[in-house]
Amino acid sequence: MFGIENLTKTFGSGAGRFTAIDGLNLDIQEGELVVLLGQSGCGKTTALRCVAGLESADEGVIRFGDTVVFDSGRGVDVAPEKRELGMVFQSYALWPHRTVRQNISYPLKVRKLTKALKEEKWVEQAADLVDCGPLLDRYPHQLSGGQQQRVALARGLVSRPRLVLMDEPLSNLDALLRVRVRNELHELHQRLGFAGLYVTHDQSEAMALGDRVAVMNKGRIEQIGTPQDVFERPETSYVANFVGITNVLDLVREDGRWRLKAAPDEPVEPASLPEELGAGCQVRFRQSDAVIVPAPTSRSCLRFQATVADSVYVGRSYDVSVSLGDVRLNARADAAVAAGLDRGKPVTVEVPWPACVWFGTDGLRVPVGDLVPS
Ligand SMILES: Nc1ncnc2c1ncn2[C@@H]1O[C@H](COP(=O)(O)OP(=O)(O)OP(=O)(O)O)[C@@H](O)[C@H]1O
Repeated sequence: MFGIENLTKTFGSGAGRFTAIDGLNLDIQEGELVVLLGQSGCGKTTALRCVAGLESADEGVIRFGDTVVFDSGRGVDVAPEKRELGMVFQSYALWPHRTVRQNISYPLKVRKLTKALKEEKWVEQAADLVDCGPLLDRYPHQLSGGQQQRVALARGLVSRPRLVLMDEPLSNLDALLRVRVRNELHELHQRLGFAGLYVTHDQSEAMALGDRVAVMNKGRIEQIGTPQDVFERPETSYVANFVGITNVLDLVREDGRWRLKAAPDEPVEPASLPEELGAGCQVRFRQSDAVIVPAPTSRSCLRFQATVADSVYVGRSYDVSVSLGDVRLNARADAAVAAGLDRGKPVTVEVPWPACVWFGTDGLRVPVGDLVPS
């Protein structure tokens, strides 16, 4: 229904020329919410601004169904207010001297949807959707942060746009409110089924809200898929890091045996890893999967020795930071095990084999997960 083809956007010129969007392709189906996830500067906002028409791309095509709103080749660049989009920003961007009703009704006025405004009561309906019906005559400064964000959401939805663009809309809310408004937004999307493009650098927000999540790196989409796909089967080391698989160990194969780069003299088990991993590889795993054990168990796992650097009680268990050569890893320990975990103490860490994600030296995932070593 909505499509971006080969979108490229550069800023500056000459030696200072910078490619913010680099051949981006993306489609969004009717009723689908796609999240652009990526670190600061990877081009998320620029992509959104190009879709909105607030920025003109150098190359590419943007279309809604059969309507082309941008085509660099044919010189098409439809003005933002004619693209039939809803927009919700991080800053809310509510006008302080206008009431909630005036703020929400603005997109209807711009698009001259007089009937929707007067007879069909779209403003009241949008306000009711986000539980702001009783607030219509208030001014923004008379609202809480969460209420202001709901008003901004109502304004984004009021004109029943073809696509709703949301740029970090929850990031000005405190942690508790953020989760609440996020859940409300999810419910609203389930109920209304609007198509949306949502930008965030927050992994949990992306997982909770996206029908599909597109992880961006250097102006390109590095992986796109359902939250489960991206979370459980990250295709690159960058994506893995972004979805919280932040523990990293580099390994090299020498004389048929695997050694840890950070501590070549420390034993690592299994010493024989699948051939698919070549001469060198990287293994990643989540903190929640790296367990400090009092003695080696018999389960199928990656096992190595490390030294305790710090240990923090987090309720029921401990988060333990361990070092291995100059590498720091985050592990966990049950309260009973953690009792004697003083700084400098050697410990055994086990990571269940299925929780290990393997990458080649090129940063691409090597699918060895099912090949349990003997
Ligand atoms: N008007 C501009 N002129 C020059 N460079 C720009 C301009 N706008 C963005 N950039 C650069 O383009 C890159 C992408 O910026 P963009 O705002 O899209 O990133 P982002 O992923 O949304 O980051 P953040 O999460 O920090 O908002 C950045 O390196 C940024 O400095």
